[in-house]
Amino acid sequence: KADQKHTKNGRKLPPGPQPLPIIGNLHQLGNLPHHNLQKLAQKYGPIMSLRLGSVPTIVVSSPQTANLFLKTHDTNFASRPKLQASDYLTFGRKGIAFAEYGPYWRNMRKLCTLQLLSASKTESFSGLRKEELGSMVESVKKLAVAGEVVNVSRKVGELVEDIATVMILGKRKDDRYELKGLAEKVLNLIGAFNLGDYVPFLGALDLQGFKRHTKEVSNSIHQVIEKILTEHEQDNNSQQRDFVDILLPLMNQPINPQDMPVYPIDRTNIKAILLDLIVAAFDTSATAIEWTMSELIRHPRVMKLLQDELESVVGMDKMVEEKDLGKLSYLDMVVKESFRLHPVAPLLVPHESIEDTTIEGYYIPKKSRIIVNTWAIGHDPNVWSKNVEEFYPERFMDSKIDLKGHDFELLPFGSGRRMCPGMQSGLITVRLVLAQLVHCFNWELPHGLNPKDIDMTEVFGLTVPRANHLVLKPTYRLLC
Ligand code: HEM
Repeated sequence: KADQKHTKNGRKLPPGPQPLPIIGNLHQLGNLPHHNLQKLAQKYGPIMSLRLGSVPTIVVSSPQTANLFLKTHDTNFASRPKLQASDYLTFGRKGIAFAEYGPYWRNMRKLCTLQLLSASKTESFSGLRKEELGSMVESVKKLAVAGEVVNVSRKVGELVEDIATVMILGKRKDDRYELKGLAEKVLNLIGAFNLGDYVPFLGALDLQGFKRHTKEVSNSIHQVIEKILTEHEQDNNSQQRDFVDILLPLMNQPINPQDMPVYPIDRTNIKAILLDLIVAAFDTSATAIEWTMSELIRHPRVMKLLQDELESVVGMDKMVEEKDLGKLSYLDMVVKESFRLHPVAPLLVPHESIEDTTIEGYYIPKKSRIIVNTWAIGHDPNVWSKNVEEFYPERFMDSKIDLKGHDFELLPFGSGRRMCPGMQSGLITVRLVLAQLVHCFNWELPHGLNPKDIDMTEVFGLTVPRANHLVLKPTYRLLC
């Protein structure tokens, strides 16, 4: 009977809960949609159909089905839905992350992967990472000597912000623009299941004040970017070529002269790309680091093994360097395990289907929203065995599973055409910062708190950071 209800034009939709009039299944998402969608998928299966307002939505919740959507039929699911927030923020989706699939996105993405986020470009910022991380360690050392506590979430957030600001905009922290706060607001706006995207007539009324809020955030962030563009145009003597230096000369040029129609890049394109990169870079690595630190504190055994590895590979008389990272195999397992339990973007970025298609006998209509619940996959005992809830890095000991989007059990960066182009840059930052924090300091909870009592509450947005900052007490442990 349930199957009969789940039909469209006589074709069988994947199973799913019955939608209500107008809102569909929106009420079933709750505050933590990745958890609630997992519970629904346990009942209805790994390809589940929902209606969010008037939007047909497919939720994918197993490695096998993720493979079908992100690899076998990747081309058909490589578009993005048009969301009010991304539309405002990126001048009608002129960036990368929310551009619809087609020649414009392809060219922008190529530009990013070849010119901004290539391995050699990422490598060229190693001096910057070393310098910023060095001054962060110095400041934590001072707090350690004074016996004070450290707000690890804030410190790491500022560090990642500083690295990304110099890399993307060429700006030093003395003229920080509160971009992190703005980037967080953008992630919340885009990640929120905004009523206006699903029930258009309610969107027009703007009952939640969403449009007004988006416009305010959009204006603030674009003012900052505009100021930085103007400064770059007036002075291009900077030594390190940041992303603005690379993008500005492309202005008023066709992105790919072979294209018909030709897409010239104008100022709005450049601003939209910069906004996407700021938002993608500021929060993701910091969130991954704060979750991993939280798990390490909860699991002193793992912390000790990681410190032992650092001691034997790097030695107690010096800090970690980027060239050491390849030799730190336990660190690698710790990071994978943390991404499994705490994928930074648990539902990836929403995809949209381009054509009607049939998968596993189910009809997937054109313009369906496709949500891949990587959080549910990471917490599935059928994939990871009964100890799925345990933070146990050794599960990756003899496993070939990597983070590059080939293994559908673990997809923190997605997979296929829309996979994260900043993976390399993000992973270096996450591994290096974690290694340094753990190598340079012993960490304990303040006020005699028990590690098992750490609050692990999440807040949902496009990314899912800790609800409360992680505050710890450091002791310096190196000999130098
Ligand atoms: C630990 C750090 C990071 C994580 C976990 C992460 C994760 C992700 C995920 C899950 C997606 C969506 C994939 C999909 O929809 O299938 C994505 C997209 C994207 N990421 Fe990252 N990311 C990280 C760092 C970065 C950095 C540092 C940059 C750039 C500076 C970046 C730039 C982007 C862009 C531009 C997209 C959109 C790609 C497209 O739509 O074609 N990311 N990222």
